[in-house]
Amino acid sequence: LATPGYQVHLCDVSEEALNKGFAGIEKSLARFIKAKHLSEQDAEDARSRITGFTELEKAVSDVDLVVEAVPENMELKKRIFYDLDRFTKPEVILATNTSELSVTAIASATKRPRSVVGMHWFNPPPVMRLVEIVRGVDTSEEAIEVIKKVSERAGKETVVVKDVQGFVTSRAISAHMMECMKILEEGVASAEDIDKAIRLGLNYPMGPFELADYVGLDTMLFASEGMVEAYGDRFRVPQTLRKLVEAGHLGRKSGKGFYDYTKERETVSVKK
Ligand SMILES: NC(=O)c1ccc[n+]([C@@H]2O[C@H](COP(=O)([O-])OP(=O)(O)OC[C@H]3O[C@@H](n4cnc5c(N)ncnc54)[C@H](O)[C@@H]3O)[C@@H](O)[C@H]2O)c1
Repeated sequence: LATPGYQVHLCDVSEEALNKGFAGIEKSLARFIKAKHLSEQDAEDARSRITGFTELEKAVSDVDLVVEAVPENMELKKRIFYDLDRFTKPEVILATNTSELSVTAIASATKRPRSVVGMHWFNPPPVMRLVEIVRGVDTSEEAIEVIKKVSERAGKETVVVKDVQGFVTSRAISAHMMECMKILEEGVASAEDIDKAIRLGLNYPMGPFELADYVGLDTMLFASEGMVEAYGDRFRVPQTLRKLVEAGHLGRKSGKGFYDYTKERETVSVKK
């Protein structure tokens, strides 16, 4: 949001977490400069528009829009929205980047459910072209329009969807990944070959196991549990995924998932 010209207040829980965020931004800007999609000056301007905060009240007291992106936990999101409602001006739109939680439930923690809306970005956000806008039960047309305008200024396309479990994108990707894990368990092909088939045959940028390791297997498991609750057993995770999570193999972040990142990339044995 800083690149297209917005003044951004970046708020996290500690200086350390904030620095991690700034380091991520630096890495991203450097990639854009290297690819000649951004000049040094544009990058410097974007940097100068971002101010870091570790106190939520200070961060949001004079902003016009909040985009919350704390971990995917309903209790935490509700606590944050309760505070955002108290700390921001009454007309401020409060958006959540949740991937599958109920925007309506998050909005219930505030006295302004009309101004609470889903603004679902995709990873990596500077590159991915979509923002999925989620209309909660009470979300106003005005809130949707604001998010559309901000997203468009950031160069994104938008879709507006209803507030159902997983919206469009997380529900679709969950179904795809579950089915690919079942294909793996049936021994139809190796993880590498399923990834290769999906990448080259279906033209997806990543295969399902590369993507699962990238997103985090614990996150995948959590998402599946929400989907089972809403849509039944067809979203139940295959044992393979549950066992990897139980073993602490959470994907790239733990060094091992469907693949082993501690050596040359190697598939972890997941044969039945
Ligand atoms: N990772 C993805 O690919 C992706 C894609 C789309 C949407 N999302 C959604 O974005 C949200 C964040 O996901 P993530 O993967 O970036 O999580 P993450 O755990 O990597 O990052 C969360 C950040 O929030 C900070 N945080 C925690 N508590 C906070 C608080 N009380 N106040 C301020 N900051 C706090 C953490 O320090 C951390 O920097 C989730 O709702 C997730 O579903 C993630």
